[in-house]
Amino acid sequence: MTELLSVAQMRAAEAEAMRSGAATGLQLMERAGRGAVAAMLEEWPDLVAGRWRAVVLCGPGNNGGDGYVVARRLADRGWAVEVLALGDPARLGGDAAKMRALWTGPVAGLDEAGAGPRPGLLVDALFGTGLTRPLPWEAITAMRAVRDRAAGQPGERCRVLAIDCPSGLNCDTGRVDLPPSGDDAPEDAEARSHSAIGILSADLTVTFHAPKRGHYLEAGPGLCQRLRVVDIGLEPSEAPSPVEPPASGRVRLVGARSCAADLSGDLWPGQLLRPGAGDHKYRRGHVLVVSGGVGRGGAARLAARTALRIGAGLVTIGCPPAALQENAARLDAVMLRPLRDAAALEALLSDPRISGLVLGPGAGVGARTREMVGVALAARRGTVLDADALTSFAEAPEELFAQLHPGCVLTPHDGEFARLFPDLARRDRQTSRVDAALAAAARAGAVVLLKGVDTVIASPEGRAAVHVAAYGRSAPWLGTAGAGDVLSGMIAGLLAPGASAPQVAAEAAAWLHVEAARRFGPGLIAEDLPEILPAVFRDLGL
Ligand SMILES: NC(=O)C1=CN([C@@H]2O[C@H](COP(=O)(O)OP(=O)(O)OC[C@H]3O[C@@H](n4cnc5c(N)ncnc54)[C@H](OP(=O)(O)O)[C@@H]3O)[C@@H](O)[C@H]2O)[C@@H](O)CC1
Ligand SMILES: Nc1ncnc2c1ncn2[C@@H]1O[C@H](COP(=O)(O)OP(=O)(O)O)[C@@H](O)[C@H]1O
Ligand SMILES: [K+]
Repeated sequence: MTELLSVAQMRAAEAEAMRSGAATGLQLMERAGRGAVAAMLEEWPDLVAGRWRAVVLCGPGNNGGDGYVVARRLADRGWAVEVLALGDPARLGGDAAKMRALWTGPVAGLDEAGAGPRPGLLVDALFGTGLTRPLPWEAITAMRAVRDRAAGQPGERCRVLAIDCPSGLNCDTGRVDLPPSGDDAPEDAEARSHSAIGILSADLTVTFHAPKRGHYLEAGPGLCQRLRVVDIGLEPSEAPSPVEPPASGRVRLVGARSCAADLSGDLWPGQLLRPGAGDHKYRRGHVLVVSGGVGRGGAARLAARTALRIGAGLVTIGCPPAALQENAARLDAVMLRPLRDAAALEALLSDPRISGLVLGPGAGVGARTREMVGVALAARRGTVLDADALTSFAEAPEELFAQLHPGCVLTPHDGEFARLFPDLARRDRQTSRVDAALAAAARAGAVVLLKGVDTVIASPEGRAAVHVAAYGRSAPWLGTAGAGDVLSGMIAGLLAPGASAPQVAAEAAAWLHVEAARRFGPGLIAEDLPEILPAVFRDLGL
């Protein structure tokens, strides 16, 4: 599985290579620039032949240093290369200054970005991992000016190659730190920020050694568009096993394309799904889904059917007696029990074979749900709390946290997260979604799966994983009512046999959720997700 590095971890890997004598900083920079050109030509083979024009925008740090290497390498191929620098290139230091000295062509200022013929390639080497302050407007203005060259004239549009990251992207958080927009009204500021992000977006981003967290979080995938990782000879970190929770302080990317070889039926996630040859239904776990009242049972039914499809041996819905008839008319393999109140739930949970619980989907917000949650948590089974089970504690989240145990998974979307963790939802500039989810998990004492296109799964022990529905795994059809209920059923179904840690079950569920949506494709509604799971399993070789 791929690991997502923080900027500090990347710097440490680079420093270790230099300390051990494995490579000098200059060698790493040369490999970075050379690797970026090679990856770009592999991506766009039509640029291999011919003499193209490139504009290379170089910044004041080592990202700019990489840019001078790219400029030299392209000129060596016979390209016409214009280099424009932000700031005074004479003030460059260290390796970047050495690479600047090896560039024998002219270097102009960014103010000349609008002059000249349309290039085939714009290389963004303004800022990489070292951007600590808002991006200067002159960087945005220069990017736009190059893009606008010969605008309106027929011909190939200019492709944009970002070195390490599109400038402005924070490689830890995935957010873009734009300069303050003066006296703009908020809606103007929003429009400016929207258009600035359009200007900064790359067609291809080439990063070095390993992907960084910011390439996958928040605005990262939209800005990078395509991401290639180039080896620059740094020591690879040991790949964490996908069936064990990741080590503390490390963030793994769930089901990255790079782990496709692992995705056979015998490996992740197949081994979490395949029943043992002699398993009977009780060995595969029994999930109880607590349902809402009359006319509000759809969410629980979605979760229940999914728990059964993903492999739980038995699934029961517990609903208020008045809703029995409605549910009975809609259920066959899923069993049904009346559940008048929390006392009835307690009685039901005296059956030790009930090993997985889902509370929240369609449950209703209020005291009844709070009491049910209290009883469920006291029974200490694998428990998924979603939707109303979370919102019911918005007034007193500590009450919930005091009852949670390590077998729980909370699955908030951003709104529910903000209700339980209002301070963590208001993140400062340097705090990422991963940091926020980790802090939430530590506070709650349970695994937190923060839903989104970039879903973060974090454990109280400081373990984190990210699943991103982007870069060839986009699943926009998942934005449909009930998709979250299905996810909670998936997690409970994977938890119920008792073999998988909550973190591992939540990671696999996040992957299968998106895989199912992608397998079904356009027109998806939540009901389709459990029904397409058998096809997903067959694809996995199960
Ligand atoms: N790590 C590795 O293994 C390898 C790294 N490599 C490359 O190095 C890149 C990281 O280089 P980096 O650390 O020099 O940072 P970078 O992104 O060039 O920018 C920092 C410069 O910008 C300045 N600055 C900051 N904000 C500013 C602002 N708002 N407005 C104006 N200035 C601002 C800041 O100045 P300061 O904050 O010191 O005032 C500093 O001068 C990395 O992305 C990759 O491309 C590869 O060569 C291979 C191996
Ligand atoms: N555009 C999207 N791409 C990928 N996943 C998405 C997208 N939109 C929504 N999802 C996923 O769908 C689920 C929606 O959950 P939720 O908001 O709880 O919906 P509901 O309450 O209707 O069930 C989450 O798992 C979320 O990650
Ligand atoms: K860049």
